[in-house]
Amino acid sequence: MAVFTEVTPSQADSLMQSLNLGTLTELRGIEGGIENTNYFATTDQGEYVLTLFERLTQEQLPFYLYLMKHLAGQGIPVPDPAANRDGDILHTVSGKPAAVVSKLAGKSQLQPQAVHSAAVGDMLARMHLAGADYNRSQPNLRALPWWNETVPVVLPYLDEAQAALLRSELAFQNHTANTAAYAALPRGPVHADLFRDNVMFDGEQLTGFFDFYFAGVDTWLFDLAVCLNDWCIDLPTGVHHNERAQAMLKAYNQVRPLSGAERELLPALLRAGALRFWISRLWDYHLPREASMLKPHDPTHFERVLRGRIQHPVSASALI
Ligand SMILES: Nc1ncnc2c1ncn2[C@@H]1O[C@H](COP(=O)(O)OP(=O)(O)O)[C@@H](O)[C@H]1O
Ligand SMILES: N[C@@H](CCOP(=O)(O)O)C(=O)O
Repeated sequence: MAVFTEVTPSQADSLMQSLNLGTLTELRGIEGGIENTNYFATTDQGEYVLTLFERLTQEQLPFYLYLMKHLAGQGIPVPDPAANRDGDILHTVSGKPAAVVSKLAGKSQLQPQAVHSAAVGDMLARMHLAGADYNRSQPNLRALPWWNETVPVVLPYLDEAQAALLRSELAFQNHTANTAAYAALPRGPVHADLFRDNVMFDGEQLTGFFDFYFAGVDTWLFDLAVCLNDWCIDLPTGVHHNERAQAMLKAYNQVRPLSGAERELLPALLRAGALRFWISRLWDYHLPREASMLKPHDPTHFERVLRGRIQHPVSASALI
């Protein structure tokens, strides 16, 4: 249940009116989600999502919300934050930072076929190009510096073989980040968490990307690797699915052809994507935050994915 802070219909109605979105006709708490309070808010003008941010601060939020606004303005199907008369898109409800965004049509496709991974690859490349001229900057807060900080914190919870893998993979990623090929990777705003549950589909038609609250500036290849590691991995085995991966990479490459450095570093960044989510899942699992709202995901899944990425590296030339 993802209503951590109650909002009354009258509070929601006055917010919707101040955003010029009409008169509230229905307010319904959204059950999914683990981070924020979310409501579907319907007015006589349309359907919206009201989010109260439970952990992110007034300082962090503008990067995410203005990125969504920028992408929506470029025709990328993402929730578009509504502005008030003064142009503000970050509001306050019940003492919490809040936003109202457009509601995406469709639902998550949790058992994707090649056609779905192709649609994600195509739209991901379009989103990267559309974000290239976004003028705010915030690093990916879950990138290499965070991995270096967090690995020593989670190591005591692992057995010897797991600890050896985690240490050696971190060393490999620190080394990779210092190579000329890595420095040559194109960068820009990335979603960084575009798993199956953060994309909407209506049948085979992709209707939107959402949940931008891990976004940041990072390499475009890292974003693609995160997608390949979720959309093109079988659950629960953690085994690479070649047909879906080919479909995703081909579709991405048709919109934005991969550079030589990106082709070279795809295997390393697939490992980076697996490492990132192994670390965060270990962290959430073993060190739940105070009054945690998180239902921890299984960390061993990304340990399996990482081992697979090391033992059976997938090269770009095998896919495109
Ligand atoms: N803009 C949107 N349009 C349609 N549905 C949305 C939108 N934003 C959130 N949702 C719905 O709310 C659920 C929870 O949102 P999510 O961003 O995943 O929450 P959390 O950040 O708490 O994990 C999603 O699974 C989706 O069903
Ligand atoms: N996708 C991550 C967890 C992030 O959760 P989200 O609900 O905010 O997408 C994982 O699977 O570990």
